[in-house]
Amino acid sequence: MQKFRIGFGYDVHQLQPENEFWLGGIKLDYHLGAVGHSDADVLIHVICDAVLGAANMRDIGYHFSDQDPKFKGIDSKILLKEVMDLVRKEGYEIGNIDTTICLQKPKINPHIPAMKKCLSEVMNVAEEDISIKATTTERLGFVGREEGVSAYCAALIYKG
Ligand SMILES: Nc1ccn([C@@H]2O[C@H](COP(=O)(O)O)[C@@H](O)[C@H]2O)c(=O)n1
Ligand SMILES: C[C@@]1(CO)OP(=O)(O)OP(=O)(O)OC[C@H]1O
Repeated sequence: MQKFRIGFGYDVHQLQPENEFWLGGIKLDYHLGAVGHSDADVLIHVICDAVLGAANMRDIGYHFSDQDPKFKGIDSKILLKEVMDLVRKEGYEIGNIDTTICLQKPKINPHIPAMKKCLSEVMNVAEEDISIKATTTERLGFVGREEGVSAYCAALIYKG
């Protein structure tokens, strides 16, 4: 019998001017960008956490410490690729992932096809198994004030 496991990820990054805004593996053209030790791609970070959590393999900061200069400014796609290698070594494959980005501006919908294509290539998972959604927080809270971006991810993994 196939064994299914679920995982969940949540992450926040601050938004500041003069930072690049990487999201879902692509660079957005916006006057604010995300702050982090890595490239601060919050969507990729929650996917890493959900997939690792589903496999009960700790979290992104456990595997790639934000105290380690090796990861300073790192492209989060490299971390996601490594996470996929780690869980595949344990015999897991992705069923599907479902994500939500919480961002007041800019609109994400036009960028979702490019993000899905990119993540599909990095993860080696079919685009139809990668869902990306976005919501504002109706100008409420840190997201609403454009002080930060957050994201959530649910992941289903299985052993064949
Ligand atoms: N950064 C965002 C936020 C939202 N969207 C899309 O707009 C829809 C309406 O947003 P609400 O916060 O008012 O619910 C939402 O369902 C998304 O389709 C977006 O593209 N980018
Ligand atoms: C990705 C890492 C490592 O560079 O750093 P950040 O970009 O700061 O991201 P965060 O989600 O706060 O923590 C995870 C860290 O491992």
